[in-house]
Amino acid sequence: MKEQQQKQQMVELARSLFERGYSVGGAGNLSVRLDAQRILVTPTGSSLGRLQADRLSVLDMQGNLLEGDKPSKESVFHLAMYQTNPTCQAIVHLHSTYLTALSCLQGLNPDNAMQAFTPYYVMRVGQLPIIPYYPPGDINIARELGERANTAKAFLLANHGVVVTGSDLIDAVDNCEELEETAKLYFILQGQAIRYLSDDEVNFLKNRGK
Ligand SMILES: O=C(CO)COP(=O)(O)O
Ligand SMILES: [Zn+2]
Repeated sequence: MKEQQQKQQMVELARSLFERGYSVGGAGNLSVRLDAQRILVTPTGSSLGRLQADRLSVLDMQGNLLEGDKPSKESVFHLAMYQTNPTCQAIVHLHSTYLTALSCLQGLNPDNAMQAFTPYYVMRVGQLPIIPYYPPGDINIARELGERANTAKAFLLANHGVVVTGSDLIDAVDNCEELEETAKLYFILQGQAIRYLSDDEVNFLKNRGK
């Protein structure tokens, strides 16, 4: 995809997420690989509903700003994930309501905050490990995500939100939407007997894919 088209796609996908209530204010950030040497990332403090293509930040893999506005304070974790996982082509970080609520619960399994009870959760994401709480922009978030970026497609940031990866920006956004909907179902089902998918059912879906 040409760089200008990729910028326009980021603006449109971010606006769609904002307009449907997946983000508010300046929360959240998106990034996508432009090529082997550069990434495109949303500027710090920007509303996902009001991005401007010509102000999006372009960074080299060392985090140097090549063009656009000052990048997201989380660009360090985006870069750490790209450096660890070559298959990760795009990253969406949101404070979406139900995943953020989930990130605030005590007693979750740190290896997987949500056991699978729907096929699309398995097909798109599969598991949701938890990164311990650090303040937004803290280098430890980048350290933890950089170390684990090969082990899962999405991560819950304790008391903060979610980080979801994809094979391109549309895939990362679709994965994030599916995950938020799964978290919503999780809360709707609280107090009721959930029929979780069996290991065989999960493995069948993992082997078959989307
Ligand atoms: O969600 C955020 C930090 O975790 C938003 O920060 P930025 O505006 O710097 O991207
Ligand atoms: Zn955040």
